[in-house]
Amino acid sequence: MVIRFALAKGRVAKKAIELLIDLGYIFEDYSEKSRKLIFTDTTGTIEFFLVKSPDVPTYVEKGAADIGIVGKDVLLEHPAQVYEMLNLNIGKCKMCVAGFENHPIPYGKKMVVGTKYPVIAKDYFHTKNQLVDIIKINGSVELAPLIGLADCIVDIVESGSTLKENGLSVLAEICEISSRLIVNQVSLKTKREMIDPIIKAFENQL
Ligand SMILES: Nc1ncnc2c1ncn2[C@@H]1O[C@H](COP(=O)(O)OP(=O)(O)OP(=O)(O)O)[C@@H](O)[C@H]1O
Ligand SMILES: O=P(O)(O)OC[C@H]1O[C@H](OP(=O)(O)OP(=O)(O)O)[C@H](O)[C@@H]1O
Repeated sequence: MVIRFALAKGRVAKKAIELLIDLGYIFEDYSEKSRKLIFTDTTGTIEFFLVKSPDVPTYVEKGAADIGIVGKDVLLEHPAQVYEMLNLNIGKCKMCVAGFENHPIPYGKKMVVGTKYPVIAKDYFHTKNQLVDIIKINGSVELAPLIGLADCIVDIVESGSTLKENGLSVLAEICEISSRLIVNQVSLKTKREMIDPIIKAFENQL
């Protein structure tokens, strides 16, 4: 029986593969430059494939992967019927409202929000009873307030340097973000004897 991992491409996958290697798994055919899609460890018990982060919950929910490693931002933006088993404490950052410091949130008036995370933004401003028009943007979100497209943004902040270099500030923190280990709800029952030790091993690494 093989345990299949779906890993979010980019910084998360890099850290997740390091964690798997630290657990003693060897992936002879893996390299960052490889165009292969599926990598199997030398014992043939673990496979992983790299996917766009928003797709990780889908692969795990549908059972195409038993385990996924993905950012909490993705799980909040793309809710899925999966078990969130571990906070891996990697890929740490914050989901924030950001904009011009002298342009605070006009509570009571409608506000235009630019974001890569419309679900997270809608939920947050709903809890604040703040009327918003949300504009979905897929990258370089900080541009929105700079060119008058939006009053503020909801985006990830890690070091804060992107905001700082563009004259923007954090106006409110929404939540802490880090990578999570998620498991398919059927796999956790049918492949328990293989999945439990893997989760334990990850837990001991933290
Ligand atoms: N500064 C950051 N920007 C975006 N994501 C971050 C950052 N720091 C940590 N993360 C976490 O890393 C995860 C992956 O980020 P993202 O999807 O942007 O991929 P990436 O590593 O930036 O590579 P790429 O953007 O080329 O796909 C995010 O879901 C988030 O949980
Ligand atoms: O606080 P910092 O350390 O500056 O990091 C935050 C930046 O990192 C991400 O951008 P990234 O380039 O990863 O992806 P993007 O394509 O979504 O802009 C995020 O969208 C912010 O722009």
